[in-house]
Amino acid sequence: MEIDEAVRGSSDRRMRTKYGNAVYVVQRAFALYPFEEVAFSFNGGKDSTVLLHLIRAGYYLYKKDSGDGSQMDAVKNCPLRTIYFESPCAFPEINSFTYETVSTYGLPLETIRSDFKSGLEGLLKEKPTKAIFIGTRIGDPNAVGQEQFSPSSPGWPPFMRVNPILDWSYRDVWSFLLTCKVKYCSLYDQGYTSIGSIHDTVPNALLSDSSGGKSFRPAYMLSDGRLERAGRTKKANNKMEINSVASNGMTNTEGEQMVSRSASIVIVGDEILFGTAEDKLGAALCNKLHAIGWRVSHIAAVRNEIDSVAEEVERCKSTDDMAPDEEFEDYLSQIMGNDYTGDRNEMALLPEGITELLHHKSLPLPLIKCRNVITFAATNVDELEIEWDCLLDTQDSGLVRAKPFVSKHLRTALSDAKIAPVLAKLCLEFSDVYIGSYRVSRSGPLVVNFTGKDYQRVEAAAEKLMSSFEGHFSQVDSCK
Ligand SMILES: Cc1cc2nc3c(=O)[nH]c(=O)nc-3n(C[C@H](O)[C@H](O)[C@H](O)COP(=O)(O)O)c2cc1C
Ligand SMILES: Nc1ncnc2c1ncn2[C@@H]1O[C@H](COP(=O)(O)OP(=O)(O)OP(=O)(O)O)[C@@H](O)[C@H]1O
Ligand SMILES: [Mg+2]
Repeated sequence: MEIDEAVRGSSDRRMRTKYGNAVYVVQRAFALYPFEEVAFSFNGGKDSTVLLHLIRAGYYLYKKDSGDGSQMDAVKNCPLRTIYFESPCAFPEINSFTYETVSTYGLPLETIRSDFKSGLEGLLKEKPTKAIFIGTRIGDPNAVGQEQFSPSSPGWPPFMRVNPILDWSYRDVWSFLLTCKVKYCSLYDQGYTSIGSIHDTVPNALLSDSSGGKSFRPAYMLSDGRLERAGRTKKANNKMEINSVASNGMTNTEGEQMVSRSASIVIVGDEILFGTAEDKLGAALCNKLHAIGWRVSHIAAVRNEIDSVAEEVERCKSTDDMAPDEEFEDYLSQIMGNDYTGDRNEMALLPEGITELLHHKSLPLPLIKCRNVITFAATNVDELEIEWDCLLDTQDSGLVRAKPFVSKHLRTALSDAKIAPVLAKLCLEFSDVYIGSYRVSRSGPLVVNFTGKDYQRVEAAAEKLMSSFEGHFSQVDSCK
């Protein structure tokens, strides 16, 4: 079978692994469901073209494993029910490629001319359909929460969505199509990298020829797969969102200077939770954020384990699936040399479509930014210092620098109860100043902390407390 031979003969180990996993899913689906109750959702796009050939290969391997070898010539093709939702808004090139391909590979085509949901309802009424192969990949807007076998959503007709290429990246798709030398829709050679309707899709500007003309390089030349959807005009493009946040953030107007943004810190380390090591990074990072005018609203220490980290990050408002990030994998492999296995390395699992790598000449590994989550690889305060300075030095960090906070600390031997009513009044009068108190030890002095962005207000609040208790307060330190 030519696809199987092409991949197995290739020196690209990553592709062989991806291929092996995907054809395994295809074989499982054929083992689980009667062939006539399985369908393939094909639309002529690159992902569904990959899927077509994986299904052909998986079907061949399934037959080979389960039947006698003498009939193998007969399974060169896979006569799987194929559904195409044809729309008047589809590109003519997509339409013609779809029709040509089903004819080349002898696929029985069922064309549906309604929306996905009602089309599938009609299909299931007409013919029992237990499973449908779909070319969804993580990073597609509709992939969130899906696995290789995912039942259709509530409210949709009941069938199993089979997603053999869920964990494939943009580069994996092109490596496969080019290695197998299969035909794909001509639009991809004209700079289209992901194809929707004629109304929302243009060639990807990142493939525009430097000559300034209207020609574009082929889709497989897009080096950063995270920008695959940059040609989808009306739909949100994550990268653009990040950029606009970053550039808005850099306009340091007076108003913005006074706004205090808030950050959460997630420290990852089993040793901290075992009590064998003390976390110093959290405090150091609080100081650094404070110095650029940010408040820290929450610090958490979590286990060095992907689900614990994901759960905590989710709590801090970031929701996305994890996928291998190839560029980051390349860095890891350079650093780790022969120790790097390359296959499903958890360190390189990053949310696809929203991950930006922040490069800096002083850093061996780039910092990772996923929307509003920045990951430091520091294991100690010295490393954190370097990474922090590089972050501030990076244009795309999106880290808005606001007016730094100033603090003043006063010490007293008076009791909490004695000063509490005055502090309560001060809090009302100086609502722009954070006023709190703490003790270093149970019997030691009480320290009152005043923190705010306006130095004069901080001073005024502290003065007022001192004058309320003449001679009972002394200053601990002051920073401007
Ligand atoms: C065969 C098939 C099954 C689908 N099943 C579901 C489903 O169970 N739940 C759902 O929310 N969307 C389902 N969809 C819709 C897709 O999630 C998505 O909206 C569609 O592929 C269009 O993607 P696009 O908006 O990126 O073009 C299905 C689509 C197809 C073609
Ligand atoms: N009109 C359609 N008819 C049949 N299946 C479809 C249709 N639109 C989407 N699908 C299914 O959903 C999958 C994901 O669609 P998506 O548009 O992300 O991928 P693609 O069209 O294969 O490639 P590209 O990302 O380059 O457009 C397809 O691979 C296909 O299985
Ligand atoms: Mg498409």
